[in-house]
Amino acid sequence: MQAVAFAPGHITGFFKAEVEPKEPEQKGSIGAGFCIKEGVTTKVKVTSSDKPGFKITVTGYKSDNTQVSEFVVKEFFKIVNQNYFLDIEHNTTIPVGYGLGSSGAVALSLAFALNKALGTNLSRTRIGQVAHNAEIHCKTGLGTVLSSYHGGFEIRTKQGAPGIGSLQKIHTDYTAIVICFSPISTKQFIKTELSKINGLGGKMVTKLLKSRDQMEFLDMSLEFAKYVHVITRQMQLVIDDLSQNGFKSGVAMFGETVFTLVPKTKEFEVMQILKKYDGVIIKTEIDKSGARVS
Ligand SMILES: Nc1ncnc2c1ncn2[C@@H]1O[C@H](COP(=O)(O)OP(=O)(O)O)[C@@H](O)[C@H]1O
Ligand SMILES: CC(C)(COP(=O)(O)O)[C@@H](O)C(=O)O
Repeated sequence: MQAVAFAPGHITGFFKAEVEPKEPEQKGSIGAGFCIKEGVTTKVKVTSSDKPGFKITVTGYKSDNTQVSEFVVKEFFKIVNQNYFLDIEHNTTIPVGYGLGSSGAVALSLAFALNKALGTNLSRTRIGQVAHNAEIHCKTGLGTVLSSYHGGFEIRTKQGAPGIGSLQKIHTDYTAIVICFSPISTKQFIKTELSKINGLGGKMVTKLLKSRDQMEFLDMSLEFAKYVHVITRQMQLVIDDLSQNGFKSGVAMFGETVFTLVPKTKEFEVMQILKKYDGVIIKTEIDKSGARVS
């Protein structure tokens, strides 16, 4: 038994954490962001075994730990009543820890692939909830799984796992161009900084619901990043350079990562600007489909 699933990466421009509820399914965030065509593809091979076991390999961008994957595996082992060995392979085309939602995409792609390969027959919603709970448990994300599950450019209006949280989609044909400098641990941020930054994100959601304007989203993301104090000297140089050339930018939560959204005709110009800097550049379309079995 074998299955392959993909989950898109996701960039949050601004958010408000909602972590008071007790149940992990009810926790999450409201905010706004978009899914990208780069993400995580997970392949699972299942064989019968004397005792439960698994092996995880990663190709593409590597991670220093696999705790999110391990949580998802354990949840599925609770559901099946036979012993299996799981050979899991994550192929990651987004760097880890830069605010591109690698943890959420790992959890979702693995949950979809395991459900198919093990024949557990969970509903799409339940698969999404297992992945969301993994993120909440590992403190690697709040609203990413809900967004990556649905795809598109979203305004998240109610926090929670798929089936509980809700979002509205904004239409876009723009390309996202992203430059990543260094990682920021989401876990560290969620543990230490959340209480200080919970004022602005909710107001921004209300404002963006009225305008539904991508350029206003970029302005808000930048304002949010200033408020959260995550803009480094390196990021400011890029933001200023883009601005002097007429391009707005946003900051991906949480990474030393600047992004912009442009029509196809402007892609070349933006790439020329960003090439001067020593970061990983990703040019990608918005993924409108969300997580899926391949
Ligand atoms: N390819 C991968 N394989 C296994 N686990 C991964 C992989 N990529 C990310 N993760 C998990 O996600 C965590 C990073 O999450 P986080 O700091 O939120 O970064 P990001 O902003 O990329 O989501 C890692 O510590 C690891 O637990
Ligand atoms: C911003 C974040 C809390 C983390 O996102 P990432 O670092 O990409 O895992 C996200 O999950 C959200 O709630 O909007």
